[in-house]
Amino acid sequence: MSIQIQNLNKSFRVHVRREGWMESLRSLFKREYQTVHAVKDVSFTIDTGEIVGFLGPNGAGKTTTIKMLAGLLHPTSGNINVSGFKPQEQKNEFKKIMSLVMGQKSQLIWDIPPMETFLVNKSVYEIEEKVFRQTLDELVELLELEPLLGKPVRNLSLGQRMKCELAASLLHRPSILFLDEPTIGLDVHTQEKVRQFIAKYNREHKTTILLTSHYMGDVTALCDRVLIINHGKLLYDGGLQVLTERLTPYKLLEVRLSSIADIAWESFGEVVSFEDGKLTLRVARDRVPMVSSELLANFDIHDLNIQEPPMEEVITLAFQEESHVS
Ligand SMILES: Nc1ncnc2c1ncn2[C@@H]1O[C@H](COP(=O)(O)OP(=O)(O)OP(=O)(O)O)[C@@H](O)[C@H]1O
Repeated sequence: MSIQIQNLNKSFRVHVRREGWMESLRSLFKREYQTVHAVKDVSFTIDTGEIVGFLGPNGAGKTTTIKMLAGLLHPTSGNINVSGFKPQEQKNEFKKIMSLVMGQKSQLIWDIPPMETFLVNKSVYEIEEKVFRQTLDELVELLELEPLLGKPVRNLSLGQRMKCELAASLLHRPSILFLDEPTIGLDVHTQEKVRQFIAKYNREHKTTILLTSHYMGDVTALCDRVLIINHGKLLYDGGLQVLTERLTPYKLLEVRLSSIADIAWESFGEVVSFEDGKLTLRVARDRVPMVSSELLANFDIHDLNIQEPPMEEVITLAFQEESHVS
């Protein structure tokens, strides 16, 4: 087992700010505080080499949990074990086996080329010359970094910066990787490239990865297992497929018709849309095989596609449940 969290809690004491000058004046003399319970009694384990998606709406507690796992925040209570280390002790050996990539924060130095940051990391992490060259060559090839290495970071696009960011975080070959929104703001093509890279890197190096993302595409492409958190509480820990099946008892049937006929499609399922010869039906999961074969047998069908409902819908339903589903 690579990561183990038991009954983890994190609270922040925050200053309450009130509107109006009278209230501001009063707060100068008597400060009011409130406690924000960002993470509440969270427990989970992650095995070596697993990629787990960590999902939840804004302010759910994902980044706070990841920061505790990376040793940047001390838990209020509970236990964390990452590869045998207590992250909050911030031991050098611990820093050498893990990496944290935050899509919203950069470790690259703005005015100098990424290669300079890579060299800084080489000395910070005490990476041997031979290992450094080997790893760098591998990352440069996988992420297509060659043309970027000598350009000042400020001249790179967001996607190019994120690729360099990933390389900088992986030079010391961490066995544990925390990825907090690694594809945020990237265009669809670059998102796809970064996803492919993460999948390949995980396959080849058996790196344990905990990933947060607002893009369902990242999660469906990379994670078989997801954790869902809301208001600091873990609501779900299990398979992505199981979650989809349990919470959305229907599938979407996309049918492309060769000729448009005036048929009462409602008898097959709920009509979601019907545009330019493409019919989308919402059909109960257990009726999908029967409805599909009836449609194929009775109509002139060009193409038939069976789709899972969008993950956003599944997650929204999970949040409404507010309880452990697994
Ligand atoms: N340093 C802090 N001081 C006070 N409150 C904080 C601090 N950091 C986080 N919080 C609060 O803790 C809660 C959880 O925040 P967190 O950043 O972990 O959420 P998140 O799930 O990562 O959200 P997002 O998807 O928006 O990044 C929020 O209510 C947030 O305002």
